[in-house]
Amino acid sequence: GEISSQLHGGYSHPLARAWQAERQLTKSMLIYPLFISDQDDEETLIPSLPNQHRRGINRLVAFLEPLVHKGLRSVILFGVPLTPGTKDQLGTAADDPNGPVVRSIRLIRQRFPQLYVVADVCLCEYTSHGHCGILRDDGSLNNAMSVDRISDVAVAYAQAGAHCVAPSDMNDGRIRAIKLKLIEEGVAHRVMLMSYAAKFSGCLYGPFRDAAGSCPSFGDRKCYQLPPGGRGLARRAIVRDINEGADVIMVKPAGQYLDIVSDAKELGKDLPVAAYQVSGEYAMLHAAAKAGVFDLKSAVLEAHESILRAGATIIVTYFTPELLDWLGN
Ligand SMILES: NCC[C@H](CC(=O)O)[C@@H](CN)CCC(=O)O
Ligand SMILES: [Zn+2]
Repeated sequence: GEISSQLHGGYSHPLARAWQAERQLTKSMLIYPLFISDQDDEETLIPSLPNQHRRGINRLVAFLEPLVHKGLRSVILFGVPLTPGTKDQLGTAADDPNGPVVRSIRLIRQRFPQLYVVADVCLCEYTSHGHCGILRDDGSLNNAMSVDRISDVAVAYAQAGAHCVAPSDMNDGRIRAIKLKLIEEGVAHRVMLMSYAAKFSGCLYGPFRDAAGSCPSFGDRKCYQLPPGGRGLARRAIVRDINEGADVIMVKPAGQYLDIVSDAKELGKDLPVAAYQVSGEYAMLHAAAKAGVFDLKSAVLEAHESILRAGATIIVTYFTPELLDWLGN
């Protein structure tokens, strides 16, 4: 008679259980977010983001050295201009050659040649209104001006030496504009374009906004980040960004959006898919472990394995330092 009902033998041993997974979490899959302050000697703990700090450029090497030694492969940089009067309507400071991001790209490339440097590209940390673009008089995003400005910033980071630019703005058409400018500037051959293609509006970015000072001064991001219920919109944005020249498709947040991660893998089966475990997810795991809900390490590994199971091979995660200790390989 039928014996296929017996499955236990296929996963009774730890190695057999590992073999059941399509993808195994490795250090090379991890991208570690860094908050780079324009106060060169700053090192400030971010209260809402346990164990994470805002650091000035003079603190970077000492902080990164042990992590690189433990196998850190990639970082993603977020500039945090604290100097009063830096922010304006156009986010002029975003591509300031003396700004924190351009300077830290150069420093990291020079000091840690083995590190893969991703530069997040957005204006919200540099605009006085805190939105991810340039606004019309009515407070909505001026798409043409925003896309032109965002693509200029992306090129500036690429020219400073970033291996990858990752526009997190969610303006329509920025992927095509960035790719075209990278080509025009003659750097497209050495710069990966990682699109935050499916990035959802919601309540999970609070700790990041505390750290980066990037809260919108009015309104919210609901007219440019995707509505949480918009699975079809996300699929359309993913297909659009693939066609506009994205080299990687990112989904953000991760944990509550694993269906979108699997959609991204289905629609972009020939591209790597990235997922960003955002600040709110990170803080929740810490808070729950502190409240005694579960062991932190077990919960973190399970959350990351689930992101892999959904189809991601790149994970942006604030748990990178711990994972470098926990992962053998
Ligand atoms: N450019 C948007 C930044 C956005 C947060 C926001 O919407 O304000 C993310 C950074 N790419 C937040 C990331 C996080 O919460 O960890
Ligand atoms: Zn932004």
